[in-house]
Amino acid sequence: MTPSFTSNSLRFSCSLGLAPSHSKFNPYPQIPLPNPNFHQFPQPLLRLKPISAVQSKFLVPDAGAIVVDRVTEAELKENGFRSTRRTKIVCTIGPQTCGFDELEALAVGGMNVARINMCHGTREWHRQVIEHVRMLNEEKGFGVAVMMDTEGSEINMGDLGGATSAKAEDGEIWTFTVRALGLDCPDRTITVNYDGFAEDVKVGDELLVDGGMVRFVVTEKIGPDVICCCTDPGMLLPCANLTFWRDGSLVRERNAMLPTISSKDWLDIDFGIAEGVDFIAVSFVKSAEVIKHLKSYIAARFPKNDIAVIAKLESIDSLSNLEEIILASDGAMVARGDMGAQIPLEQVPSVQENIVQLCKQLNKPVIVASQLLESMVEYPIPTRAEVADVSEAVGQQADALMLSGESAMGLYPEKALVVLRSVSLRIERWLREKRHSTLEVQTMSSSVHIGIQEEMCYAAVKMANKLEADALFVYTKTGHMASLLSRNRPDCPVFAFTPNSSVRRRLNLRWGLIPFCLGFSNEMESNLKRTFSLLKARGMINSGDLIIVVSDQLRSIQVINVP
Ligand SMILES: Nc1ncnc2c1ncn2[C@@H]1O[C@H](COP(=O)(O)OP(=O)(O)O)[C@@H](O)[C@H]1O
Ligand SMILES: C=C(OP(=O)(O)O)C(=O)O
Ligand SMILES: [K+]
Ligand SMILES: [Mg+2]
Repeated sequence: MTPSFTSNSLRFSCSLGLAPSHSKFNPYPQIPLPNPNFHQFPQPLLRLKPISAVQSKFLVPDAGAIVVDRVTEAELKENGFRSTRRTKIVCTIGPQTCGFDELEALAVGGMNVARINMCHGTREWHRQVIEHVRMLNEEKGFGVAVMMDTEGSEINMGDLGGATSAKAEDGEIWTFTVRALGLDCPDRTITVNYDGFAEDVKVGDELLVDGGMVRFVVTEKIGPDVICCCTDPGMLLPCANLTFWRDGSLVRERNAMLPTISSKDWLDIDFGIAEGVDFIAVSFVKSAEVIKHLKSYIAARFPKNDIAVIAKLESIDSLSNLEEIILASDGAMVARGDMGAQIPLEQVPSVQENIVQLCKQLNKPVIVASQLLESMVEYPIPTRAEVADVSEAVGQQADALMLSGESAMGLYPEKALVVLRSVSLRIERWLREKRHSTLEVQTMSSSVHIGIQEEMCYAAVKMANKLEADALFVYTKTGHMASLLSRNRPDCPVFAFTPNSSVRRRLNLRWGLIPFCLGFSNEMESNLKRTFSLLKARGMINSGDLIIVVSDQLRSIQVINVP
């Protein structure tokens, strides 16, 4: 079904009408996809009324206006500066959330970035999701950015000859083969996408499907066929990731040489650039070279398209080059799903902590991803352990948290978002209170690269914390000064004013930043006057509020009470 968008129709009726067959696999086969009885509960903070295209015209910004997303505006009006959530939220969009209404519910619930995963679905499907997000932003005043995530070329099982899943029982003998079998796949036979597979594995190796959801041991090799015995039974899903382990560690034979960006990924990247996505997340990054290559490709082919490149840290090979990779990238993701299939699980928490700290040091935004609320794919409330995991990531002051299956194909996408939002708010407040009661000073060193901008932002944040300022203001063309303020994790929110709407969307991933679109001049006095009057008129600041204004142009830090 193709949605039709007529200029004066209500947008609420639009839906992608995705048939269950579009979902490549469903790890929870007991849950039908998509869920036709979509309910909104608990109540989102804001209840939106449908608006017609006539009304929506008023939401299109004019040259003199200030643009901020409507969720932040409502939060600021209702509860003031301290109520704004500092930790940002990325939601993976899948069959459960691709319709216009469902996407709108996520935007209302605080989604800052919508992620599309090119492992699943067709380009046409992804195009429609991007189109819906754009419509939400342009016509309903949201500010959601789009992240495209590449498939990458790791070892995967084939598509199970069209079956949605297959059950492997304890002690059963299965054959993994590199032969092309198509639809004539005999029973208990799995195709593998990597030609070197049969050569690389050895008798006695363990094969882990999806990081250990199902486990086999290799008992025999016959030419292209690898005969295995199932030791941990479970559900095999189409295209599931496959790793093999020998003597307790991951085997990296020639598969380590598989290209990080496959030819299909390059086509997806061209698609993402053409569609104007804000971020491209590169799966299974192993070195900084691939990031540099992609960044120069984007710069050369599409000089006007300033797309941020996010390195997904999930391959074991990335862990020895972390600093170099992060420095080359515009941000990083702790992709704990595949990481947990490549390194022992008990190492994942310390690797996460290291990456988050390193990203803060290097001033790159960092996303903590995968299984934060995994049980909410099936259940309406999270486990206590999941809440503790989310709290840990919020406590580490990661820039963003990500939902995967919870929002893509789970039964409770909105509730999962509510949990991330409320845990973030609660833990952030608790940490601020704790710091104040112990008079602890934030100990982030000013920077690894000492520079004027770094020092100014460090000093401005220290001052804002000491003076208990209500907000920091920064006027920024590229977003760099704003990012340096965020990097110091101030107690108050940072209002970042930028004339560039794509910079504004990219700043969505930065901790504690509230991005505004606003044209400004070289005259700081008049910029401030205009900003104060625009914000006051919208009820987002009040006379007397204490604001610290950082200006790169004037190299100044001003302390101002709103007149
Ligand atoms: N575009 C899509 N179409 C169908 N299903 C999707 C899509 N995106 C995500 N999903 C479903 O949501 C699950 C979780 O998403 P994600 O974590 O991004 O992928 P993966 O499990 O492949 O790492 C996927 O396994 C898949 O079942
Ligand atoms: C985020 C991840 O990547 P993907 O969902 O694409 O496998 C991950 O592995 O944790
Ligand atoms: K991916
Ligand atoms: Mg992954």
